[in-house]
Amino acid sequence: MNESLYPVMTWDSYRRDLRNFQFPVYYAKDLASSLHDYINASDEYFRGSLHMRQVFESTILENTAEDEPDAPPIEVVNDVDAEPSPPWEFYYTNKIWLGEGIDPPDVTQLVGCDCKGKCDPKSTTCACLLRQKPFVETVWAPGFAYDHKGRLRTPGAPIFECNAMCACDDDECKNRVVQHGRKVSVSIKKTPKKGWGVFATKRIAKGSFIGVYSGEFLKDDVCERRGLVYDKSGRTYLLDIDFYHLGETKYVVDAYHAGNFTRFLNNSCNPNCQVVPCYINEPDIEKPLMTLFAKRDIAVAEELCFSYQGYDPDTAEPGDAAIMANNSITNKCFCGAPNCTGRRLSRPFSPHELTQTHRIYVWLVAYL
Ligand SMILES: C[S@@+](CC[C@H](N)C(=O)[O-])C[C@H]1O[C@@H](n2cnc3c(N)ncnc32)[C@H](O)[C@@H]1O
Repeated sequence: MNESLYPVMTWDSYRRDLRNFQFPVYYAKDLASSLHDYINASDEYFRGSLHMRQVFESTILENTAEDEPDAPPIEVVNDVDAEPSPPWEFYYTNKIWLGEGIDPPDVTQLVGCDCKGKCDPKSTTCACLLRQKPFVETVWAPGFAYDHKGRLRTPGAPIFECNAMCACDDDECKNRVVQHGRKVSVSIKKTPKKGWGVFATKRIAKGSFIGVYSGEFLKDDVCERRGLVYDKSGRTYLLDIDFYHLGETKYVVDAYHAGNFTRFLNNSCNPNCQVVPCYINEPDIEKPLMTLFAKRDIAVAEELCFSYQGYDPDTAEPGDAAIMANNSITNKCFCGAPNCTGRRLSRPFSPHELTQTHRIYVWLVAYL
């Protein structure tokens, strides 16, 4: 072969090219609202017609066709009243939309592995495994956050998936779960006392990936102002990015104006889902994706819920009840769990209000 005529493309040169490639970035200012505006400006008869349910379901399919092509369709169900669908107040999306002053991921800082085929959980050189290691090694057997079936085996620890700079095979590598999208079957269904909720339409195994809590990615101070407005309306979709491996809360995901089915997950004092930070193409440790995973096996028709308290109620201490009691913004909780206190925080609880001793306690209990 004449190499001067046919330049050889190596993985290194391809990776260099990738670093110059402009990854798609979505800005909150570009969120589409024309469909909602049209529907909301229509008369009550049109808005209340059952056909609007099909329009809602079709919108979900259309807006997610690219990022979850194989996901089971989401059905909208209402056996409680005549409302055909949840309110047309948000753009259905699995993506993260950057708010004002939020920089896109700096992919020049993204470290990828050089593994061939599927990454080996026993590898001593895989860069992604090395990133995962400090969060895993003291509690679990070494390896990735997922088992061979793609189920989370390290609840509580951040997940570091293989990314766009990795040489491993996208289809074969077992360290790519969140990026392959939703596989679980769920419906969005009206509840008698909590508004709309999310229900399993097929059994969901413990550790299964449920979905990314998508929406607007905002600075915390912007959300303080939004939170006051939402608290007055009695409904909030703000989720603090607030984990033990991070410092002060800097960012919040707001699913009010943009989001997917995960924005309908209600609070429970005995939750079957949990929020886990996950890193894919974002090198900044302060900016994980907020992902939801099943905490235990979930039966057909069971409601999917997580704890808005921001900590696992299994690990709660008496001091937490005091924080709840002292917090002026609490609302009634209708989760119906046997351990329900009857109250829930209207905004997600900030673990930074916990004492240092309590934090260590929470770490220990979560990891043992
Ligand atoms: C993230 S949204 C969940 C979806 C919401 N049910 C809806 O219809 O859009 C959070 C809001 O749901 C309601 N909610 C969630 N969990 C609840 C619970 N356990 N008891 C009562 N209301 C709840 C509250 O209005 C809360 O502000």
